[in-house]
Amino acid sequence: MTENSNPDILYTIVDEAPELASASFLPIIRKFAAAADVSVGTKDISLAGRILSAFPENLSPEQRQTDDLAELGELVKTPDANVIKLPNISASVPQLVAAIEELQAQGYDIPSYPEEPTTDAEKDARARYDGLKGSAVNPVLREGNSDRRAARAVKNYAQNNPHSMGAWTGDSKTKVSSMAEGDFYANEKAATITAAQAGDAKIEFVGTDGAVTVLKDGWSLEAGTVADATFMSAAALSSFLAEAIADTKADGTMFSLHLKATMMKVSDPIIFGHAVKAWLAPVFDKFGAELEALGVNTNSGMGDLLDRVAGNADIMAAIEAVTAERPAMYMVDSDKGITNLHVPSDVIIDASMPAVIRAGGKGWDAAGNKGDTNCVIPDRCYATIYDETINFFKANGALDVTTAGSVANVGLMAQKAEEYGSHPTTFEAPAAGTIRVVLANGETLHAHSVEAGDIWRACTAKQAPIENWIELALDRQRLTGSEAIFWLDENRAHDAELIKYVKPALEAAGKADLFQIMAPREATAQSLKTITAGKDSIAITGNVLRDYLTDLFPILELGTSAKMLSIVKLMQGGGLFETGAGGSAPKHVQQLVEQNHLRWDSMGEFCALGESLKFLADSKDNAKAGVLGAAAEVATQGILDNNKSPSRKVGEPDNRDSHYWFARYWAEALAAQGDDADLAAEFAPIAKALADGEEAILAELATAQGPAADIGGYFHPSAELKAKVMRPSGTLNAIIG
Ligand SMILES: NC(=O)C1=CN([C@@H]2O[C@H](COP(=O)(O)OP(=O)(O)OC[C@H]3O[C@@H](n4cnc5c(N)ncnc54)[C@H](OP(=O)(O)O)[C@@H]3O)[C@@H](O)[C@H]2O)C=CC1
Ligand SMILES: O=C(O)CCC(=O)C(=O)O
Ligand SMILES: [Mg+2]
Repeated sequence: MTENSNPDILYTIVDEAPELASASFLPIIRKFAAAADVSVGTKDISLAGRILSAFPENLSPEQRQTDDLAELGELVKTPDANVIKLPNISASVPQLVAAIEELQAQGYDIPSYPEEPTTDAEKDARARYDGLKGSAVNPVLREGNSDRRAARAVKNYAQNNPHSMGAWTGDSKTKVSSMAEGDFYANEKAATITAAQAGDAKIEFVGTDGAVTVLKDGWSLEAGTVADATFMSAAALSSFLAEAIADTKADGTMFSLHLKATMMKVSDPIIFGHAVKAWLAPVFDKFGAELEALGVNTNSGMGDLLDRVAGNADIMAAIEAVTAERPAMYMVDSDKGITNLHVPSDVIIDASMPAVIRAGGKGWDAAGNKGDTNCVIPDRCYATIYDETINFFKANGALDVTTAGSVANVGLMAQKAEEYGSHPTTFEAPAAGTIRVVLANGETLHAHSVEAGDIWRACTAKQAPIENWIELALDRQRLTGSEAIFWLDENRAHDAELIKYVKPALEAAGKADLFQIMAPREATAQSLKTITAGKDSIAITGNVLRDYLTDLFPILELGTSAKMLSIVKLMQGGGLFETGAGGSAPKHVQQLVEQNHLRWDSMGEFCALGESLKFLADSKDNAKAGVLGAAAEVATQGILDNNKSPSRKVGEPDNRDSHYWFARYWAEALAAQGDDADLAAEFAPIAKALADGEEAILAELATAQGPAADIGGYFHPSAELKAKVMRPSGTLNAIIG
């Protein structure tokens, strides 16, 4: 599957829609790159690939897979890295279980996911599977900070071809609800580690009897690292959720919960589980013991719960009775009865909140009715950005896409900065007591009194990444002249420590007057005002807001985050080019399987490819790669100018058509350029063949659409079937090879 040579560019093998797109696009990239002596290799970071590589001893030699993620993780720490990274699945437990079952059915003898491991073998399997859960890829590869923005051409296109936007009115009942106390925001403590404090710290739980349990040992804290700790009270969360359900009912709106159970993979599934329990509280009161005996784990969601209780008529009747009493529920898929609380990874806040906001504050209920919704975001650390956005649109009406400016992002994320709730430093308190961070020198850095079930989390941001992030912000501001805002809340412990780095660095650079520092709520209002006036702003944020804002603003401005330029300038000199800012859109696979239409937009891949080739030209002094990259940019422009992005409906041009057009524009640009005569000569006949073949190719692509398509698996499809489905044009294949 994978190659061990040292290719110029590495393209990642991922999952779902982007991987289907690669089956069509990668052969084109390789054909063109080869002509310029640029080699393109692959590394498999798909969920299935990562599962297989975790159990070599269970597999035959032909079935075994190398640990490509670990190899890439090393590569990104070298100046040689040039990686094009497509979005991959960050698996929730239900997704992981489904992937394991699919692989087992394909004949891979891997262990089932042990829900409650007891034997050593089960504990070992569980530990290996836990390492694959959630956002297990991005933090390993992101050895640099994030530069995400809309390329000028993409922004111009959106202004000239505005997507649909729902209307916002002042009487909308849509709102954001958050805890007033007891959340992560309320309890945060932060400090910057001094030289005397540096070294391996420990996280300990001290029971009310004084007994100490080490939760985490050898937690390396370097001098200069901003280290924070906080917790969410389980009792406060439960009463908040009960009130939010009652409040939604009183408002006559829909209940919707928005979390990031994939990235915040320890904390947020627990919060999700509390919501399932709150929603079904009377059922748990009455049937608690039975539900436990059935192995119900609310963190896996209502879908899993319903599967387990399906045979018990009493419990099912109790669930129905509660549902009748509850407010309307925001649905993921009302046709299929999939609720907001079914699977923790179905409603991911960075994509879900912008979708509600873009729709004018609307969601869909179980009956398929559109309506206002109570957006429940328990923790206040970042909920204010959505609250303020909603307030802004209620007061001013929806954003005018044709005139709006753009919010770019410079995000602190290198070396696992601010990986809240996802590290092996997040714990559910085992009992009442204290959780504390004890430094190498014996000093206690942070301590919190907790009750059983409280969710305690710690995280870090290291000095070199913070300084690099400020440099990147200075660069982007200098290159654009835009308004530039550090989204930092001086009243929040973590942000206050970052501000101690930011202020002196800006002053030392003599640029303090060009930057503002504002709390997220104020920064949201200011940025929306700026783009409403047609101007641009740079949001300089930590990791979580990087994630949230690079969906929020693109989805409002461009209709999707798929079209974002997403560059990670690796701190050791290499380049990581992410494709778009969004994910892998599971419903796109479903559409392909049912109707053989793939609406995945590869604009993110097109942009990343151009950047990767230009980077190769500079870093390896490869002039031909530069010519190839410049021509790829012309092709990207051609896709936009000529409206060749995929359509959403079966029977209309899809992802495969857009790849044909990209290849054609790319070949034409290469044939037309005057910088490299050999390349021009090589591509002239290819450009001609692609133009001459247009009618046949488009007809062959169109004929393929309509009937169901078999790709031989969801998480681990067959390479042959995938290629057959994604490359249905014999005429095009003959040219590409
Ligand atoms: N960098 C990464 O590796 C990331 C991975 N993910 C993973 O992706 C999965 C889905 O996450 P979710 O939060 O739903 O976010 P997505 O970004 O996948 O989906 C949100 C919506 O955005 C639209 N969309 C996103 N990308 C494209 C594209 N290239 N072409 C066309 N439409 C696009 C689709 O909306 P519509 O069809 O309505 O137009 C889609 O339903 C999860 O497994 C998650 O872990 C998520 C984010 C980043
Ligand atoms: O790593 C993940 O799970 C998702 C990352 C993401 O959403 C992003 O980087 O925008
Ligand atoms: Mg995101």
